[in-house]
Amino acid sequence: MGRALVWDATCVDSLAASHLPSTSQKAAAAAESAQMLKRPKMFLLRQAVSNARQLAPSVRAMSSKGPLVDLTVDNDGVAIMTLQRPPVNSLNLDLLKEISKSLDDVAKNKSRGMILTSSSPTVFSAGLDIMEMYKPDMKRAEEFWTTLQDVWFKLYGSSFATAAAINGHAPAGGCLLSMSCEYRAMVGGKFTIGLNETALGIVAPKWFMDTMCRTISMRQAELALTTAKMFTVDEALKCELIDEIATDKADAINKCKTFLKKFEKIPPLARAITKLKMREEPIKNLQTSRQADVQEFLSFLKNPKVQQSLEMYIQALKQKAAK
Ligand SMILES: CCCC/C=C/CC(=O)SCCNC(=O)CCNC(=O)[C@H](O)C(C)(C)COP(=O)(O)OP(=O)(O)OC[C@H]1O[C@@H](n2cnc3c(N)ncnc32)[C@H](O)[C@@H]1OP(=O)(O)O
Repeated sequence: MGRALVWDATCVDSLAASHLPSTSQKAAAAAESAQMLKRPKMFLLRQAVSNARQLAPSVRAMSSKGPLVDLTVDNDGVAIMTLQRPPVNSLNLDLLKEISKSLDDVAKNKSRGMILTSSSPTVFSAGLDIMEMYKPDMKRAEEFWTTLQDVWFKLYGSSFATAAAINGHAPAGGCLLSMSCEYRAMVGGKFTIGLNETALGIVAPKWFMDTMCRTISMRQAELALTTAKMFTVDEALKCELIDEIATDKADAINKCKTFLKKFEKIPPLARAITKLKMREEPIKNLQTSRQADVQEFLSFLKNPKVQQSLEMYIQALKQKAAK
């Protein structure tokens, strides 16, 4: 007897009334949306397979371990994803690609949850690598932005539970990564966190803004976005941009683990579907406007005023670093 080759297929009617607004804007939008809805089910199936395999608990490296991202699973089955692109974990195309692949690995490896952190003792992530935006090759810039969108879809819309152990500064894209997780523990001290794009003369995309508006109040987000506010750790706690203050990185990771433990008694499918339903709107918004968002980014980069602002910002950073 042969074995079934197709065991769970979904056919979407891309001309259905509910799909028409998205499919008329973007090819395969209906399939993407169906895939999103199917993730929780796949997550549960993977977990069942994982339990059946009864993997010996031990600290082990996953296959995707690469130089820019370190991915390990601890004894409790929690994946720890460590960004390690010195000096400041600025998100260039290579790092984004590795984060994207590592997120796929976490999903495949049925971890209990994932904690995002950094190997730097002072910087969680300096955000997007400004050199990817300054006088860029447009083809690369397009791939860069598409990969950033992918990372956000995979992190913000992950079926697995996520937390960020923020062990240093987290400006702009660094703040976005942490806000895309479900919980944030930040190491106290002189570090800052926030979306400071306007200070660079650039505008945070709508999905960055949406992510912030779903983390802190709309009022606080509007003030923070327009004034390029970088929150101190105490301020971030007060407005709930972070959930807890930690004494050091180990404490931040422990606090994240305690958060992830809350899900031990919650049926995983119910948790995952609830999370995805809560996050559905901004995800759908970017899915339907994905191409337009890429074009907007590219036209920003073509704007001489934006290039001038970036040049001045790079010079200021270099002068500061040289002191
Ligand atoms: C057009 C629409 C797109 C809108 C979206 C944008 C989202 C973004 O993420 S934009 C990026 C915004 N990021 C920042 O403004 C952060 C800038 N960096 C800092 O504020 C500081 O570097 C830091 C607080 C993160 C760390 O300070 P620290 O004193 O430890 O390190 P530095 O001496 O400042 O930097 C060391 C080294 O790294 C370079 N660098 C810093 N940040 C970036 C970056 N984002 N991209 C590229 N390179 C960066 C800095 O110039 C230094 O380089 P040199 O050693 O070569 O001088």
